[in-house]
Amino acid sequence: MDNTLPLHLYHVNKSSSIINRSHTLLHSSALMALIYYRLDFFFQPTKTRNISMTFSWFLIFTCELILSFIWLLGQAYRFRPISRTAFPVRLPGDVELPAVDVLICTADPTKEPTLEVMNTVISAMALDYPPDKLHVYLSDDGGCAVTLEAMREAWKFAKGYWVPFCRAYGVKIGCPEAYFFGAEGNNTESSTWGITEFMAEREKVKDKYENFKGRAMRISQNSKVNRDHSPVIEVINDSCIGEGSEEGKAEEMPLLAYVSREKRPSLPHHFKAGALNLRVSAMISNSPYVLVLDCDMYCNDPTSARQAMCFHLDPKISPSLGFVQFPQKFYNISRTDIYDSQLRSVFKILWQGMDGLEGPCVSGTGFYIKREALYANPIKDGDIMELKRYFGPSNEFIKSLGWHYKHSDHQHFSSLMKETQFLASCAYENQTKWGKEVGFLYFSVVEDYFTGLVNMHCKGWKSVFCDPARPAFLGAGTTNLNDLLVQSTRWSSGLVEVALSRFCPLIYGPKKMSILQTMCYGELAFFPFYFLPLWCFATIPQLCLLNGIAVYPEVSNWFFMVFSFIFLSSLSKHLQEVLSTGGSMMSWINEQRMWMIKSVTCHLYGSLDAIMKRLGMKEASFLPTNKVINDEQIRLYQMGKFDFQTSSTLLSPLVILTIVKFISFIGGVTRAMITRKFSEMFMQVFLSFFIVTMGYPVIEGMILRKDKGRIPPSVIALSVFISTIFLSLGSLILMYL
Ligand SMILES: O=c1ccn([C@@H]2O[C@H](COP(=O)(O)OP(=O)(O)O[C@H]3O[C@H](CO)[C@@H](O)[C@H](O)[C@H]3O)[C@@H](O)[C@H]2O)c(=O)[nH]1
Ligand SMILES: [Mn+2]
Repeated sequence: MDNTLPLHLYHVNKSSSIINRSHTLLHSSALMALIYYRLDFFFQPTKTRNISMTFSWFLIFTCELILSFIWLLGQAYRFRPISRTAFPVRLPGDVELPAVDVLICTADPTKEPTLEVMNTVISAMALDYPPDKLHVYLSDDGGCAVTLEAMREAWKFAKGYWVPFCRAYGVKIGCPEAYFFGAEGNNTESSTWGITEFMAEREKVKDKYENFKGRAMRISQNSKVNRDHSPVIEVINDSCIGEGSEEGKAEEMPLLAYVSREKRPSLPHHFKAGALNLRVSAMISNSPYVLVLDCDMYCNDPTSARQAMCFHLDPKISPSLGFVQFPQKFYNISRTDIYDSQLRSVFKILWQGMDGLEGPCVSGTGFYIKREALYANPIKDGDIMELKRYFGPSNEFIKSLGWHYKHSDHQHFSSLMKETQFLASCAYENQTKWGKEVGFLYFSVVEDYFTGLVNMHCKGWKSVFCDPARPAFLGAGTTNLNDLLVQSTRWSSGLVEVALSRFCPLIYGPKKMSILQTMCYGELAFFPFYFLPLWCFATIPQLCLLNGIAVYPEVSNWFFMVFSFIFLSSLSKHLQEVLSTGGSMMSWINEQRMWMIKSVTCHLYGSLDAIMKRLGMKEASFLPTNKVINDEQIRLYQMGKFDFQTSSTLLSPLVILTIVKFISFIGGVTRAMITRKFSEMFMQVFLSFFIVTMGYPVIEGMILRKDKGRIPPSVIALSVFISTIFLSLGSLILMYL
């Protein structure tokens, strides 16, 4: 290797940052004008306005301020976006690479099909990394014997066929299911091999995969979650599956271990953050770097570990580098992507932007994190009692904190395995700092965001975002409305939990991070509060329209231009971002629509959930996202049709607001015609029209569709009832105020 060549480079996206900064400047000037216009109204003599008008203006102005505030926080992402390239070929030889532990989480075989989990496990074993330095752990929060059973089968298949095949032919997709049955499968291996030899081998491995698949499916038929059990930890190797059962090649393999921590229904287990137990892996392999993967995110590029090491091994950035984050990418996104399941903005705009500051947030899966960074600070020469206060009573674990710790002989190893039982017990963490300062933090259900904030960036660790052309990991995106809304509600709840706590980034962050980084974290914590302005803009101007109260300047007023500019400028900035990151006009509309839909549903319920938790009226919960495929739902999704089969709680806000807008649009236009106040009412009419158009799928689902995915008549009836009450009560109040 030539030592003079850098392991990685970055590039500041100059044109984007110029466009972004100019836009920020222009748009904020317009916002200032808007604020001036509103304030001016409140200082006018009271004769020109009545109470109901003042009240409506006040509500709308408050919401405009909230919206502008969140927008302003978001400008930090746009300040200095960068992109990076890594050069794994320039890494030192294999002997110098540090070891990596891969932690894969699964929680519920009824929602996370065992075969899919095994594919992820197998793909991690097929990573292109020295096998003696790679250790794969599956954390089974479901505590299912069948998962362990399936893992033994996976080990046999991986060791006997799959891993040797990948190594011999340079197969890139580590996931056998995707390789044999996915879209890309057939043409990724090196062509230096005789084609016939390769084809023969491929057929053989495919055959073996089908056998394995059959066995795994059979095994997992009667899987049942067990929430009351002692810890089960097993290192899987030939001795535990009986030798000579299968022919196949004997190759050196990465370590594979099954970990199911103790669970008791009466004791809190802190969901995924609790499942990502670093202690067991410290006893067995104790690698200095840890890759975290969700069970549905398989390795799509075997070189990801080497790419990550290009950053971790660069002496210039390594001392302060906490983790390398890869984007979440999905293999099941349709061409139209009606629900914006790919979270384009997060992984194409926001994380690039944070990368140019102190680095992106921890994003749940696909990151290579430094073990030491998760261990808080007292490590170096703390006294033993102090260390126990942090890390718990295990002497063996505390010994492992000294780096280069390795189990030596066989006997020692078996006593360590006993120690892992103790380390995986519920009681172990009592009176310690696990989850509070050490490891993945328990405070919020968005453990990733919170750990990134408190344990990484606020402690001075930096991160980098590595987004190579070939996706390093691919997962199953949520592609039906119900799962998507449930998932977003959980995220909103977790984020608001942080926003309302003493860890609120805007209070906790400024002394510990740069102001721009603080703004980014703040934007994420506060964006669920979009529900306030969006609910308000979807009801108040409409109610006022129906009652002939103008809340926006009339067409001839100079400030009409200001409002129009703000509206157009924010839409066109979003359009520019969508188009410049490979999206289309359609994606732009979809994203706008999903933003509105999520704001009035998930963000509302998530925020309420967080507030109730705060007041002690509710306990935290984490419903794992469903990963089981339903053919009917997939068909609707592929056709780009909304699937409204979800709870009426999530659905009715959409229907109510649509009806409210529809009635006020008709009523308001009629009224404006009669009273000839069209110019004053123009913006309100336009706003209703715009929102109704954006919400077209809802109207279609209410009136035109007959299939299973339509909006059920019961929800429509309920919504008609509620919107009528809202409009009549609202009108009464406005009339008599
Ligand atoms: O009690 C639990 C609950 C979940 N999980 C695992 O956590 C992972 C993520 O759960 P999932 O249901 O897939 O949630 P998503 O909403 O898809 O996850 C996103 O959001 C989470 C935070 O809300 C992050 O942890 C994830 O990495 C991120 O992909 C899965 O592998 C689960 O098996 C557990 O191990 N224990
Ligand atoms: Mn997931």
